[in-house]
Amino acid sequence: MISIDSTAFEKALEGLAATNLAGYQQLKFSCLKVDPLAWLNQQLHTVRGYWSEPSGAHTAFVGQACDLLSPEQLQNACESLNHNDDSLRFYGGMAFSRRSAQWPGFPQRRFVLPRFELRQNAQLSEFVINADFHNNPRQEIELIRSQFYALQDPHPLPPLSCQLRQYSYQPNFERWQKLVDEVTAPSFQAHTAKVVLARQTQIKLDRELNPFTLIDHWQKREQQCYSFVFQFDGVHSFVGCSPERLYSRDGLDLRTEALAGTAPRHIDPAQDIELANRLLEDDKNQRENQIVVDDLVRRLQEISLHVQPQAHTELLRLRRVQHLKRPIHATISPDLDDSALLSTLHPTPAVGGLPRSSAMRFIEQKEGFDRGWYSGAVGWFSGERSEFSVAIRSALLSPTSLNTYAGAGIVEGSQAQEEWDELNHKTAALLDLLQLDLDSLSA
Ligand SMILES: C=C(O[C@H]1C=CC=C(C(=O)O)[C@@H]1O)C(=O)O
Ligand SMILES: [Mg+2]
Repeated sequence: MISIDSTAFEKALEGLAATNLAGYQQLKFSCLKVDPLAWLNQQLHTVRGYWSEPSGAHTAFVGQACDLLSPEQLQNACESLNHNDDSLRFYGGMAFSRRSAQWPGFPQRRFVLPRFELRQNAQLSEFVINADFHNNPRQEIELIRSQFYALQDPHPLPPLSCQLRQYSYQPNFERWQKLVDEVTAPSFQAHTAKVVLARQTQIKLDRELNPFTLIDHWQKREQQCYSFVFQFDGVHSFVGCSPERLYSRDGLDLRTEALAGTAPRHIDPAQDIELANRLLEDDKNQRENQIVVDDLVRRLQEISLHVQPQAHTELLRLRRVQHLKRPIHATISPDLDDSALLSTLHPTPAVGGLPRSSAMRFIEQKEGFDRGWYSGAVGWFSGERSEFSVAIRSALLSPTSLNTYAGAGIVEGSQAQEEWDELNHKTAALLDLLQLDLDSLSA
């Protein structure tokens, strides 16, 4: 099993059992590099996950030593972690809205301290075992032993091959037009400058789509993104390749960004640059982005010693779209933990709107589907460091159906047709992979 011999494992486990340690404990082994997704796909656990960062660092994890579901559990875990250590990591996420109905297998929030992790980056490859000794350390040791010997060897992933049976949009274009008109009406704009409206595309497939195969292909095309798969019930998977960082924290050092404002890509390089230049100068797109910058800066100022947005706007170029991006740096006050940061920063006006409460109310009342974890926050936290992405460019996968999501920031000057086209450009990266061209088919 991934090159950790049972003698080394038994010795480390006995060492742990002989101590009188309480709380969360961890064993780490260096191991040979393996394909994390090929390993993950073989494991028999109901909880399985994959998390990959633009830096190339990635983790495949299975099982759970501990589970956090309530705000109190999340807060207690944050408080109990050592601020000078990033080895104990909780992975998971939270839904877009507190009021969202629940997706199958995806509660309001869920973070796990995995039982086993395979952590790799350019330099290292580590196999990590986590233990929760809060209750019954002896029993925990025996559980780890049996679970370790039940781990499976990696095996190549199945190919990506499935056909479309049927698809539908919620809202459809007619309804979308009405919603955009409502948000852009002067009487609405007087109190709510931005609402990010989203669409769900429900796709029925002719055969099972393996989530690990899907992310394997997807991440190879979008290497500047966070890629993730979360599976908590063994059936449903939340899969995504998101370009947007919610925040990354190293001690008190926090990096976030405003990613909003979109243009399509063009295969002709000259036309592509033309689209980029127009995006950088476009008033509507600049406002979409500036609203996010201003809101993040204002929220951070309340909890930071220092906040600095980058002076100039960058361009982030993806496979099918390009975005305006403004990085923001802050030094946060020492008494803040990740549970507080998550509730302060999420949801940003890149996925919710401004003011947050009135935009959220509009979305919850009018959008017409449950966003679940789409546009929620996904990632990991430890005492010392954390990394979260905004869960856009994502899909909920059950074996033969795929619900995928895209949103667009509606501000004064937004046109329904242009924003609808923007949704199509955003979902195109995933549909390209599946070779699904919805426009050529009827719903
Ligand atoms: C809400 C989404 O994108 C956000 C992030 C980048 C650009 C956006 C825009 O231009 O509208 C959105 O704010 C999504 O892709 O579902
Ligand atoms: Mg937009």
